[in-house]
Amino acid sequence: MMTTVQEAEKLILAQLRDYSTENMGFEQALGRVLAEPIKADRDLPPFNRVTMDGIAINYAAIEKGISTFKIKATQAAGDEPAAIEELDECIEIMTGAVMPASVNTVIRYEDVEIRAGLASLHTRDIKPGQNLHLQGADKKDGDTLALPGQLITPAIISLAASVGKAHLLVKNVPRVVIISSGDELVDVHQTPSPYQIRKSNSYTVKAVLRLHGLKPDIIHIPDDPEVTRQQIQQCLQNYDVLLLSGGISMGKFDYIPQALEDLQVKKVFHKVAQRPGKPFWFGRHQSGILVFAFPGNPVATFMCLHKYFLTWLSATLGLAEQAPLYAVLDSDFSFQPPLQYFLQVKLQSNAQGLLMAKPIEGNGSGDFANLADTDAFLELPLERNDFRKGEVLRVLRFD
Ligand SMILES: Nc1nc2c(c(=O)[nH]1)N[C@H]1C(S)=C(S)[C@@H](COP(=O)(O)OP(=O)(O)OC[C@H]3O[C@@H](n4cnc5c(N)ncnc54)[C@H](O)[C@@H]3O)O[C@H]1N2
Ligand code: MOO
Repeated sequence: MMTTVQEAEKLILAQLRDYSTENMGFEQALGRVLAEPIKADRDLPPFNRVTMDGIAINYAAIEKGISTFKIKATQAAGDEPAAIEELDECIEIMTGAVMPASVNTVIRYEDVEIRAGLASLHTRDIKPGQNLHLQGADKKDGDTLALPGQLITPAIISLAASVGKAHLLVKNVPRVVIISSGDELVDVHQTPSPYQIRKSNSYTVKAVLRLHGLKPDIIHIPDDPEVTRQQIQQCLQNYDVLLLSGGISMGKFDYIPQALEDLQVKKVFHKVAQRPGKPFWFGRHQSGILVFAFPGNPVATFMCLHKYFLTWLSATLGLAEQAPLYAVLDSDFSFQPPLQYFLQVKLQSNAQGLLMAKPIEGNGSGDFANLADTDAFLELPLERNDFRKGEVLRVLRFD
């Protein structure tokens, strides 16, 4: 019996690793996983903050029917607070300024006319304490703003900046090498012969990994058993994870499985009941190094990378688990082989707020152009062959 998708996922998740932590400049930490809490170093906001440009008055003046105020001072954001002495005085005040103790209400410029040092009100609709963002309303000094295991998004960068954390402790990421193979492949800047193609998978994988904070290296191995063995041996000395693309099916020049076996990389499984990506091979070296050997067809590599490697990476880094995503199949679809099919779909939210998945199948797992026309795989369970319009199915998003 071939390994199922669920078994494969389980076997991979039984191989989580701990790559420790590192301290880095907070700006560089975007996309990494936080390994310490971020706490407020003062109340947020740290003082009663004015939220509109205008004049600040004491509300008691409104209760007394005063509607014209002498401008006593002008206070910008960042200035020390000014003060009034009489109820018929006001302070011209700017957004972001500290609210002075002698006033409590801000009236925006739009509701005031200012002439010859006097501010006259245009409105009666004034509430005590309006246009103020009170000290500590958002968070109190010492409150936790972000937790270990959170992805460092732009919002987390903003929090780090606001509490003066120029460095953040983040989870270390594995050192990854992407290995492509095959004499039919030439590099991007080269011109392929009529029988060759340019290698693209390595760059696809690298681009996806970079989005997740990894800085993988790329190497290419020619179809030669001895060179294959030597190169993989070197990789086993220098990296935590080897991501291979190609050279693992039944081809006469697929030397990789043998080389891995010779180098004591133990197979955990080979072949998964799925399409694309059936020849997927996964193994581990006794040192703990993991080898994800993805089938070379571009869509197979792409799907396996998202389904298996990124799932493993998130779990290894302790990233809080994401709720599964579902979508509605928008036309009938049949798939006969006894494999779990990862159907390429275009997702679109409809007017009822449902996420609809439109199949755009493409021409099999060699059709990488189709990936640009789609944004997810819909996971069609192994047990069934016929799927109906309106069914809700799990989605593996890659856009
Ligand atoms: N007799 C059998 N043949 C094949 C089987 C099988 O079960 N029995 N499985 C098929 C499936 S499914 C796939 S997927 C492929 C996987 O083969 P490999 O992992 O050995 O990959 P290659 O043969 O090296 O390459 C397949 C295909 O992809 C192109 N390729 C490879 N690397 C890259 C790259 N870096 N960038 C762009 N394109 C790449 C390569 O040129 C081939 O066209 O095996 C089937 N055969
Ligand atoms: O994995 Mo293969 O991708 O079915 O062509």
